Amino acid sequence: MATPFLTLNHIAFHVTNGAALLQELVNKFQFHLFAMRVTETTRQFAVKKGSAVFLVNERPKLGVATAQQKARQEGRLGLIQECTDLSCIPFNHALPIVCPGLDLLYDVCTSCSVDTASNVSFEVEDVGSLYRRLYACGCQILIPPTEVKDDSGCVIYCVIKSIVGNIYHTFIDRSRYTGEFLPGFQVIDSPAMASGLAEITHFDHVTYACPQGSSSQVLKWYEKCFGFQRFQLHEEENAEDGYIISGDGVGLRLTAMQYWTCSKVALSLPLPRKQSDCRFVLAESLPGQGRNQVDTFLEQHGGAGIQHVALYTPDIIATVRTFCCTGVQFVTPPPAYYTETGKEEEIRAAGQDPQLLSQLGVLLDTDVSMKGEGRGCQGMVERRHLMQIFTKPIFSEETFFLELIQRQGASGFGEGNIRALWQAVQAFIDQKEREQSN
Ligand SMILES: O=C(O)C(=O)Cc1ccc(O)cc1
Ligand SMILES: [Fe+2]
Repeated sequence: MATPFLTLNHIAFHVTNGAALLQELVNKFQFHLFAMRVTETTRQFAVKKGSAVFLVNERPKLGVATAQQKARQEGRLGLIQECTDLSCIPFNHALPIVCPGLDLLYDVCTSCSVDTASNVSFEVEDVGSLYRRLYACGCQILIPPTEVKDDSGCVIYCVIKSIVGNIYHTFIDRSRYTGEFLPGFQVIDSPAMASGLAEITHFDHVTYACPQGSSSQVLKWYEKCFGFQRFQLHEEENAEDGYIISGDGVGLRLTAMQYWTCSKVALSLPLPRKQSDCRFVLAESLPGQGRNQVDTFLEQHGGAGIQHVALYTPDIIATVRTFCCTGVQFVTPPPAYYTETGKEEEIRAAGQDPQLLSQLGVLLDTDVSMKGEGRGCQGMVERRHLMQIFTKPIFSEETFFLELIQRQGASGFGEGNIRALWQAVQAFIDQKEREQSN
């Protein structure tokens, strides 16, 4: 079966207080509220910055949800229709529909009780054929192809459950839709806020926190269902084990995968990164390495899920400076990171100021490789850089956080940064746990 082309559309949150998260994204991270949908039972807010779109879904209030179901039964919610023109789709099998939206559009209500980022939504060319592929793969389909219309046209979407914790995927064909976002949403005409000095262009990667030993199964599932491919994060990574970073309090196994976009067909590989090419990173802890943030996530989140989303910025220094003023809180890297032998020179060689990076807590890694003729002595040394910083957790649990990342040639991750990021998050969690036990 042909591999489907995917384009990231948005990443959705499910939270109890949608207005609070909306405020955080708009006021602190300077996202722009551009579309919303408010009904008796639920509120959905769409915010964007560059091509990065978050959808904030507020959990429907239960009392009202019953009224909603009644309205649906009485046919007063005529907006949503199951498709009838996709005649070849087997609609008649028993579908395990988990409360079909309770009026949430493009998503399902999950049983997850903590605030969570749980849906990565893609645009596809043909929902019907993808649905048939997923059905054949034995995927759990939560909403079969469904049509939604408004004055600007119509879309068809379906929602499936992944095999990772509470992660769902919505697939949308919006080729017959001319509106800003999706049917059913009211577009908000407020002038786009000047992004100022905090420019975000796209989602760089999404990292899943996975149980120990599950990554290879997850990778296989994404390969089988959507034609994802393994992506090597580091040259030392081995095909079976993934990229392992251990010692000094770190115990992490990373495996990365990427999906197939139209740009991969039009251009020859290896590719220049397109803004929509977001990668997926599977993170699991290693046994016997002590307390760690991946397992803390699994405990506090109630299972596997999206641990962080990395926002790409073309100028991380300016963005962090701006975000510090708007009140974004970042974790602090171990001070020794900046005083390690050679770090200062490395930072200078990348054209950055070591003192500034240390003040802001931005990490810089360098990937050195040989370029040119057969990697022989005529080859030139090529240095590619990567700068990163993690925020503190966004919700009240030690679960989801955001990352800012700027790449200068480097496409994977560097070990030095991962260690420092891990230690920074761990120091924050350990401190918080000490405070709570006092
Ligand atoms: O370095 C990155 O951006 C990663 O995404 C790798 C990673 C994954 C999980 C962690 O708890 C810490 C680092
Ligand atoms: Fe990351």
